Amino acid sequence: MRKQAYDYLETNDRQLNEKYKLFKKGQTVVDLGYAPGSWSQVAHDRTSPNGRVIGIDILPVQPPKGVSTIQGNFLSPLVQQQVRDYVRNGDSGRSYPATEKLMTTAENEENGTKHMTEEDLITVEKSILEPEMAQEQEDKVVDVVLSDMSAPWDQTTGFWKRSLSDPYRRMMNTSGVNFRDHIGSMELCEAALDFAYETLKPGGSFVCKFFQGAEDKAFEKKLKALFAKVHREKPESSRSESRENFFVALRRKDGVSKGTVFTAV
Ligand SMILES: C[S@@+](CC[C@H](N)C(=O)[O-])C[C@H]1O[C@@H](n2cnc3c(N)ncnc32)[C@H](O)[C@@H]1O
Repeated sequence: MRKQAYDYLETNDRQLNEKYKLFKKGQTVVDLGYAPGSWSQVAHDRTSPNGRVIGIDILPVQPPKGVSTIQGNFLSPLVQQQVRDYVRNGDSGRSYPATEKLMTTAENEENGTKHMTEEDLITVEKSILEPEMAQEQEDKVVDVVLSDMSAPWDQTTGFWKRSLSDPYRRMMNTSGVNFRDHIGSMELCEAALDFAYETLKPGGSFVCKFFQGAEDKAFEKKLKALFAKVHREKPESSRSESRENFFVALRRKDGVSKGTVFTAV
């Protein structure tokens, strides 16, 4: 049973990768809900050498060799910020270029010594917007965001083991209530897309698992606003009666505002 489940996970990722050629050497990949680590393992193999794979999971699990991990609930904004800081490769605070020119012009204006010309206003606007835009560009360091997150089983047995290497049986939880599974999976997809919006390079890819239902069309529209190509996939290895599906979104567009993506209808 356990071996079958591992095969299932591994083949999902291999099939998607073979079809869409998701990974290239040297890329940075973020794997949301990485445990026990089959996708991360494939991503690591395909992006080596010089690639970076960062896995996030709510469970404490020993990651595959060469994969960096952060343990936490990805629905928490604090955890999301921690992951963003980590992928940007330095968790020191943001540094904005000095805006001395702006201060001087504005102060002068206040003292009545100088009226702002249109040119001054453009300079002021640039001094505010350019650092923000530059920072946004700097944050976009990720080539592929994967999300296979689905709620883990509550642990009811096995506490005595204190084992990081045997977490598997908690990982394929569905409640059996389709609507509940669907809504839970869409919430995780939204969090993953928000993260992808902030961190994916133009041209980057996004893969996320979801359980089919009423809300998935609205989510697909958001993906279409941000990516040039969006596919729905049910890998052959996924059981046919299961409502589990994947979105594969390719080629992140440049210059699309967050409002455009998240209000797309
Ligand atoms: C189906 S498993 C992932 C399997 C993995 N892709 C692999 O190839 O080995 C789903 C994982 O999502 C994780 N998960 C679910 N909700 C999460 C959340 N809110 N934050 C972080 N991880 C979460 C679970 O703990 C579980 O390990």
